[in-house]
Amino acid sequence: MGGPEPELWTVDEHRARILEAIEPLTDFPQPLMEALGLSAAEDVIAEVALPSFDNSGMDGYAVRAEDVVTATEAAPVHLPVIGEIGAGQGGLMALAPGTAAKIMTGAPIPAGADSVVPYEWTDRGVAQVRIDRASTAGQHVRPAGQDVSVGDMLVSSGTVLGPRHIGLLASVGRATVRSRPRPRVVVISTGSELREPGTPLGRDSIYDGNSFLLAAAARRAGAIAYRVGIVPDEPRTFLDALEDQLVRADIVVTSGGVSQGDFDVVKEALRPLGTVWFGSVAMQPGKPQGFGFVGDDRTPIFTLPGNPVSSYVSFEQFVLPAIRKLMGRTPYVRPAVSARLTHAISSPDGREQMVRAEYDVDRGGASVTPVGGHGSHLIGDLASSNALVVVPADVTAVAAGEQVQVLRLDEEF
Ligand SMILES: Nc1nc2c(c(=O)[nH]1)N[C@H]1C(S)=C(S)[C@@H](COP(=O)(O)OP(=O)(O)OC[C@H]3O[C@@H](n4cnc5c(N)ncnc54)[C@H](O)[C@@H]3O)O[C@H]1N2
Ligand code: MOO
Repeated sequence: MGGPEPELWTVDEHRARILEAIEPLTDFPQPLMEALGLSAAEDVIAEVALPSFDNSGMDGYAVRAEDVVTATEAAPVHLPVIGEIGAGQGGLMALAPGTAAKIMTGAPIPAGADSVVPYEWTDRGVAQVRIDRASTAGQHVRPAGQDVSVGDMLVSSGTVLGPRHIGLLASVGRATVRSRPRPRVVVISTGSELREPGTPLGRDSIYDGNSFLLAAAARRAGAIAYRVGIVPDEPRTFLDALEDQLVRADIVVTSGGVSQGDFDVVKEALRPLGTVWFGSVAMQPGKPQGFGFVGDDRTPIFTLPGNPVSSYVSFEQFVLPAIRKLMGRTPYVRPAVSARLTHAISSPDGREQMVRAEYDVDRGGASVTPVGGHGSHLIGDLASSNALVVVPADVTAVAAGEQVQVLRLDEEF
């Protein structure tokens, strides 16, 4: 991160250099259930056909269609029953002309048979069966390879594996699939004023909401989140906690201690390392930022501002895309959608503003309504929102009724 740096990075510039510095995690074979939600890192080609053998689609009798072609209720056909084949029972039985075999759904069609007469068209006879309706060749026979042929591409590299992919892979006998693992995200919140929820509060203390907010957001993004307890504003304690955590971190996210205060612990502790950039991004909220690398493995670290809304918006803009790149998921950045702004908003000049808002779609189309004030401590308003309106840095006012760009925070992408 050397070289001359601008005073103020734009959101896009800061994100671009983060993404440039982050490489996808190395893929490895994962048990299928572990691979749910991960990005496949191989093209999976079918090595078996599905179905893998001709089998019955109904409980009934396997017959030769030509033996029952004349069957009607008035003039049924009677055939001797030579045996019974259940699903999973060997398909060695062969059917001689003029005979039938009981067969269950999924059981292999015996050699010599080409049709299945469902029970409902028969008297369900055991030694001999009465067949009341004609059947045609291929009726209720599920042919080998009908669904999947050997050599078919089942899942291509980069596919995000969902339940249906997992089910298909299991169906062709795959126990594992190469995929990129979930990044391990260590979340550390700093501040001597912080207390753990569920414990008593002093008059000058507050509950640590951020580590929960960030860890939950990381988990929602697909990561494994480790929420570390509160670290007070002491650089040595912070560095010790950080060092302890690096062994299980693909990235580290901190909150607090990065602005201009007298106790800005994160800045004070990390600055001497020379591997973490601290500066400003032209964004509101979320102006003070830091990003760099720590430890022998050069683990990426994001030092987010402590105000809860700033922390969350910074996560959305910078950490989420990084998590997605680590996982091999695209697009890295949440796509914006267009919506009609219901109330006018103002915005500071020179900073891209992320306005908390509620997105809605009704018969009039997509609309978005600002929620609460601009204050970056207003976490109640944040929780009432489901979107951020993105106001470009050079725009200072947007009138009601105009179309704006919106990030829908709860949408999968
Ligand atoms: N003189 C200046 N002061 C501030 C500036 C500035 O440019 N000059 N920037 C402001 C902006 S913008 C932000 S954002 C904050 C960022 O400050 P820090 O990252 O150093 O965060 P803290 O000072 O530690 O905390 C800020 C605020 O957030 C509360 N907080 C912190 N951690 C948590 C947590 N885990 N859970 C809930 N709330 C938390 C903390 O109590 C403070 O109220 O700096 C401005 N100041
Ligand atoms: O960046 Mo601060 O987030 O404006 O409150």
